[in-house]
Amino acid sequence: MQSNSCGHQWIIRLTQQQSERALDAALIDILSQVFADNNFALYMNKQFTSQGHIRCNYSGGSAAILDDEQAQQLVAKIDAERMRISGSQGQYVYFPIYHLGAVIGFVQSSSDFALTHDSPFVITNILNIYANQLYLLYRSRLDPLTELLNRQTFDSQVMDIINGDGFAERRDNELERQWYLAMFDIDHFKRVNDTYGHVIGDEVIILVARILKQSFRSEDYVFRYGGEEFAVLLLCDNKDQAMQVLERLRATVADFTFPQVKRLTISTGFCAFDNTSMVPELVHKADLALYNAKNNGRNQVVDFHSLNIPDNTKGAGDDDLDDDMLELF
Ligand SMILES: Nc1nc2c(ncn2[C@@H]2O[C@H](COP(=O)(O)OP(=O)(O)OP(=O)(O)O)[C@@H](O)[C@H]2O)c(=O)[nH]1
Repeated sequence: MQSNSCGHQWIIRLTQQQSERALDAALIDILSQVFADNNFALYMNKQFTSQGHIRCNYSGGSAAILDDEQAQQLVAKIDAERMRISGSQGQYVYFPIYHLGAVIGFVQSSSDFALTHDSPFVITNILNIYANQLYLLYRSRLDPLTELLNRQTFDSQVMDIINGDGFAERRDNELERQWYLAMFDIDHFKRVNDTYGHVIGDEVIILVARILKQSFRSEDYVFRYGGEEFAVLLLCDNKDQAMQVLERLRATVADFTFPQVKRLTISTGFCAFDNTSMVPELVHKADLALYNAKNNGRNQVVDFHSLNIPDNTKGAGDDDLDDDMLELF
């Protein structure tokens, strides 16, 4: 604490981080220096919304792990009492993390670290900067119109899942579950723009995005992939369950009354992740299934594996694919 008493070096380091993982690693390293041990835990709601859950993102040494409910209760207490530092509770001290005036997380530390006069001030600063940088990174991953994850985030998220990192939050029984990629496209969307104009077209995209967000769990990833095309990475027990979820979504959109436009439908194609496919192959498979749904009358869900195409399908643009499968829309 002496040579960096106001923590400016740490602040510079935090604001340089360009990925959530690197930012977390930097914070944990910095807090280890401040506390002079790693007996602390970090709890955060990384969704920055009231629907998001407070989760334990790091727990080192002998730090106790609170369950989600205990963590949530603690946040409510900190929020209600407007405490900057909540004081010791048993053998722990809690440092709240604020964003835009709301508590979105906290650091729990053992109370026996050497708390100097400046430490609370420095720790509060570090946590504020961390929350701001995390929020900037979070916003940079969102599509501005729909607030779904954007196209730029898609490849890295799929790679994380392929590399196994995306399984970090799995539940106990999740070993049997598998990831699926679904691609969605609003049917005859050009007609919406041509008939009602682009403002109404944008409103339709926002409403479809909202239905998508509400239709999947927080552990799934929902993207705006392009103009009126969306992608979802979802965890399911098997492909029948994936089909069921996607079919329910299709029906929800078909039953929804859109202002002015009234009725609209979506077409969906999906495929399962496997051990050999990389991002282009997965997208290509889900796209082929989507094209098939469009070719066969739209407003339907098609599983790539039901198409009888060899599973070693190469990326888009390959010469040896059946020309019928490559019709563009
Ligand atoms: N309003 C609005 N329109 C968009 C946006 N992005 C793409 N579009 C429009 O979406 C339309 C997509 O049309 P097409 O790809 O021809 O397909 P479609 O009319 O949906 O027909 P099918 O896909 O064959 O069912 C085009 O008119 C694009 O201009 C957007 O952000 N806002």
